[in-house]
Amino acid sequence: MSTELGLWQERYTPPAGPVVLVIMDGIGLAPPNDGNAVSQADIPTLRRLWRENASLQLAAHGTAVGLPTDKDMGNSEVGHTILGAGRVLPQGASLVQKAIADGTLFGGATWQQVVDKCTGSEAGTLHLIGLLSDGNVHSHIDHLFALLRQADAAGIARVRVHPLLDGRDVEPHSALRYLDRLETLLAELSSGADRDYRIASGGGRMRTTMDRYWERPDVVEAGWNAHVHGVGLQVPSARAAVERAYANKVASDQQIPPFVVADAAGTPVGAIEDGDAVLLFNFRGDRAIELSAAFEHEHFDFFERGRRPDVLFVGMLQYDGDLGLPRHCLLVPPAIGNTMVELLSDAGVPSYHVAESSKFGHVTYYLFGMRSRPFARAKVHEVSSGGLEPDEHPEMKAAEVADDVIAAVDSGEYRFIVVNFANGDMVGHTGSLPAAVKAVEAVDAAITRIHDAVRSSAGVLVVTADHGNAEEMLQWSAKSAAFKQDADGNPIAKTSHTLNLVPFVIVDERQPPGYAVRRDLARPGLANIASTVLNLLGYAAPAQYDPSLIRPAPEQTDAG
Ligand SMILES: O=C(O)[C@@H](CO)OP(=O)(O)O
Ligand SMILES: [Mn+2]
Ligand SMILES: [Mn+2]
Repeated sequence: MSTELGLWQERYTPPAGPVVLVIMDGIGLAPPNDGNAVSQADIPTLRRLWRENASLQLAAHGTAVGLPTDKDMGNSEVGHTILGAGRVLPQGASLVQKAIADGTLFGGATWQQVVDKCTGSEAGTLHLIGLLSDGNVHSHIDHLFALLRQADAAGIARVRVHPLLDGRDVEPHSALRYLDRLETLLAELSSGADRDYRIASGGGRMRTTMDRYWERPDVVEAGWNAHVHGVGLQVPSARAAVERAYANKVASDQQIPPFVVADAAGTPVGAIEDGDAVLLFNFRGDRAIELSAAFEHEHFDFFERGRRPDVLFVGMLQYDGDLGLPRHCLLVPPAIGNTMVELLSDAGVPSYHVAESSKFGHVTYYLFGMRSRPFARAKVHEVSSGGLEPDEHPEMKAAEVADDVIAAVDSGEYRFIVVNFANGDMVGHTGSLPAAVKAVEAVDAAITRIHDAVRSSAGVLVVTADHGNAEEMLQWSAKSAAFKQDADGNPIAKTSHTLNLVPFVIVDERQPPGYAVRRDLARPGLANIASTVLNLLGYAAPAQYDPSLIRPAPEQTDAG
């Protein structure tokens, strides 16, 4: 049930043109230094907009965006969801952590179904697939360990783990650290009578299983073949697969080729069979949806699945509330209603949403409150990323995306336009500092043109970011107060997001604009943006939203 949108204040006149919200993915704020691609970039427009307009620094990580602690870096899922919802909501990482602590994760009917499937006279194998790290962006190794211990306690005899190696939310070459911990636990649990817990297949997350928004279904296909059919590069152990990739100079664990653990006779140790249970232990949805669909959907056009095993498929969370995907999950996250776009749509206010493929769902699915179906008045448009490697093409599709935004502005059809530029983040994740500098410059060039169009249409431009990344491209050692170095004395790349604040600037040519930026909020963050956008459009924000970052201009306070 949606609430009506009331007027913000009588004397405020909304702009003639649209409010255009630009989200620079992964471009945070940090002091200038040798590892900061943003401070090194030639970005005249961003510097000028920042200097000449009302700006703020917003919290985009930790508890400010519903993550368990302030040690948790921000990410696109929580950033865009909170930005769209206008209030802080507990995110997947927090929901799972709490459900493990209070026992509810294993107290429901779905876990019982898993146990029933994998115990008794016709016991199937329990397969656990997911990202193996403590990044807490898509998954957490502690959650996997809790599942393994619970499986043992419930009497499940045979478990196969299919770890996806990270290197994107954690250090680029850290897979062995997590694999060794996993192997130790598996050995401990397997030492009990009648227990056989092993690693069966896996691979680097960008080459295996964790595609998103159907950009590279071949990545899911490679994972499917390894996990389900046991087809792929055969290795005696996961460690051997990693060592082999390192010998081949793989830049980061994300890119480790898919592998299948096989016995001496060449038989895969854990293909997925009819009667098994498969649990995807990632809590985040975007990169979990494709594998879920491959297991569940009767009709599936993205790749040839071959034999589709008849299994009980379970997600850690429900990944898409609209599609009800997957059908079974350990936790159903609370539905997120009254997002800013839903309220605008219900009030008949048209909005436009554009990004290139790699971030398309960020300005749609996440901004809508984890729903894949657009609201009636929300028009969505995806610019194809074209399968380019971000470090080789740091400009990505920024120019094309900008063209599209400008066309939407010029059309006069939309009151609210939101765009995500993927560059800072996607290139930031590759660990290439020179490419990240170019990526940030491409975003600046795009914003330069968008700014012109917004000005010509008498609209308002708002520029912000969902979390940091490109502003920290090298690993810093607090202990030695220097950048970390590898054995050859080279600085070690940082591929992950950061804990930094993000920029927020309102570019409004109207004099006076009819409001002032608030400086009195204790910890302004992404949750304050939706109220601000609604106010800029002339609408009051619902009471459940966090406060706006603007207030009526002083002479108008009596009307506010
Ligand atoms: O690529 C991803 O899946 C995450 C990092 O794990 O990045 P973002 O949150 O920016 O989408
Ligand atoms: Mn992001
Ligand atoms: Mn990212």
